[in-house]
Amino acid sequence: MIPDLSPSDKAKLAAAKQASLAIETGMRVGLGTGSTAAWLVKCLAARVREEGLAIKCVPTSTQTAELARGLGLDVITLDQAGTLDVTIDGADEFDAHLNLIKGGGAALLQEKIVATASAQMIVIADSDKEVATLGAFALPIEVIPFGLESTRKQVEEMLLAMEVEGRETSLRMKETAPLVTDEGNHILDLHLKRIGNAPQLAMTLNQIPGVVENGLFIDICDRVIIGSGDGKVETRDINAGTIETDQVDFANAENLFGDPAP
Ligand SMILES: O=C(CO)[C@H](O)[C@H](O)COP(=O)(O)O
Repeated sequence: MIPDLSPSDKAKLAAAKQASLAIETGMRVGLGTGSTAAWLVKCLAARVREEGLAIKCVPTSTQTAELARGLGLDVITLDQAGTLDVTIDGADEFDAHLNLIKGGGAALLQEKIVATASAQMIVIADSDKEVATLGAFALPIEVIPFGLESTRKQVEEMLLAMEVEGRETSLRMKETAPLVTDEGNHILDLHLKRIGNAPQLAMTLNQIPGVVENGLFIDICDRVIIGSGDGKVETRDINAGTIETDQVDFANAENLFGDPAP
C-alpha cells in the first residue's frame, strides 16, 4: 500500500519504476529533471540500496544532482562519462512521433545535451502529457541575458512567419526577478497554442544568435513509458514500432517516500 499519494503521483511513480527496471549494472545513466524524473531517481536509488545495482549517473540540473547525491547515487559529469547508455527524463508534452516539448523545469539545455549524448532516451510521463499536436504547453527557449529584449523581438518577428497559432512570449520569472538557469541564462516561454511544423520551428529558433537552445526535442526520444494511477504502464517504442503493456507492483514503495517533487 502507498498511502497519501495522488493518482497523478502514482502514475509518475509507475512510469518511473518501469523505466528503472531497464537499467543494469555497469550502465551510465542520464537523469532528467522534474517531478517524474525525481521518482526515477528514487527508484534507482532503491535498486542501488537493495540490489547492489552499480551505475554511474549524469544529472541534468543542480536540483537532480542534489537529489541523486542525497540518495547515494554515484554522480559524475557528462565529460567524465563520455557517452551514456540511456537517459530517462520527463516531458511537458509528447506526440505520436515521440517529439517533445521540454523545459517546464527550466533545465532544457542540459537535458538536451545529456539526451543527445545517450544511446537511448526514454521519456516517463502520465497520459495527460500526450497531445495530437505540440504547442498547448508554452514552448520554453533558453536565451542569454545580453540583448534579451533584442532577442525577444527577433523571436517574435520570426514567429510571424512560422506555422504557429499564438505568438505571445513571456519572460519566466522567479519571484520578482527573471529566472536564471543553471547556465546563467533566462527562459522565454512562447505561447504558440499549436505548432504546425515542429522540426522547422526548432531549427529556425536556434538560428537566432541570442537563443541558446529550445525545448523542442525532435527525433531524440526513442521510447515513452506512460504510467497510470492504478499501476498500469504502456511502453511505446518508436524504432521497434511496438506497444507493450505491463502492471507495476507498488509493493515496497514505502521506502521511496519523502518529497517526490524537486
Ligand atoms: O523538461 C522538464 C524540466 O526542464 C521536465 O521534464 C518537464 O517539465 C516535466 O516535468 P514534470 O515531470 O514535473 O511534469
